[in-house]
Amino acid sequence: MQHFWVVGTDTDVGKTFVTTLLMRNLQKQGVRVTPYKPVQTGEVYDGEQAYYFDTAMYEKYSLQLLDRENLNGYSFKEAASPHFAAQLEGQQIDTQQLLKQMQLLQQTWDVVICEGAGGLFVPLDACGETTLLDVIVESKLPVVVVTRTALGTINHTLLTLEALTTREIEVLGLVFNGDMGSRMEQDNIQTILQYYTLPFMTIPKLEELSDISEYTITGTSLFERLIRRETSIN
Ligand SMILES: Nc1ncnc2c1ncn2[C@@H]1O[C@H](COP(=O)(O)OP(=O)(O)OP(=O)(O)O)[C@@H](O)[C@H]1O
Ligand SMILES: C[C@H](N)[C@H](N)CCCCCC(=O)O
Ligand SMILES: [Mg+2]
Repeated sequence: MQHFWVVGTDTDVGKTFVTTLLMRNLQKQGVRVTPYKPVQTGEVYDGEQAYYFDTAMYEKYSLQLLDRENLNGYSFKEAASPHFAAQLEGQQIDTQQLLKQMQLLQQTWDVVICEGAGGLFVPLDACGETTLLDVIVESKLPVVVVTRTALGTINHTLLTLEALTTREIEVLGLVFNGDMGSRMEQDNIQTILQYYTLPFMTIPKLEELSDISEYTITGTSLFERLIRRETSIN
């Protein structure tokens, strides 16, 4: 079971950034990796073409040829919660279909990295029956949690970890993303780790998004754990 989710404490914490970084760095180790975004919302229009940030990032920075048709389950134009963005287009999200697509990908790739949408309790339907967390539980896959280093992260991270652990979802580790190098951020990280002793890595705020191409993750307890799982299975 080497496939995993990248989930976040909120939207915009850097799940896509981290998914892309982990994909590239695992690919560099010779592992065949595909990302997968079950539901993305918020079409971007750059004056020439319309695209979605998450899947565009995967394709732009992948070192391996990805299967565009199977990078994503649903894309909705409105930059909103999936339940509302789907409702605006008169659609419903079929979670069984998403799980089926994930399973098929798992049969053909060494590692499938599934990226959440927003935080764990984001609703996938308008009647409040299914959240992203329910799909994660059903998938039986472990998770990597992406969180901010900035003020507010202690509470958001501990709430997220409590929601995961009470549902017995395996947490592979934490990614503290966007570090600006302050003493408070360092303390935020240490404080969270006091509550949950987990493998982790800290990623600085990069000046340019394109710096992701040169960023190599080595020597972090989280990446070592991901690699160990990979090599012990193959
Ligand atoms: N470490 C970083 N350095 C520089 N820019 C970053 C970093 N992490 C994230 N960003 C930028 O911050 C923005 C939000 O990140 P990202 O899109 O990865 O968030 P997300 O958690 O995937 O959001 P969503 O819930 O929409 O999927 C993006 O423009 C991304 O490129
Ligand atoms: C549009 C955004 N970037 C994400 N794709 C969706 C975030 C949903 C958040 C819902 C919420 O928690 O209120
Ligand atoms: Mg994203």
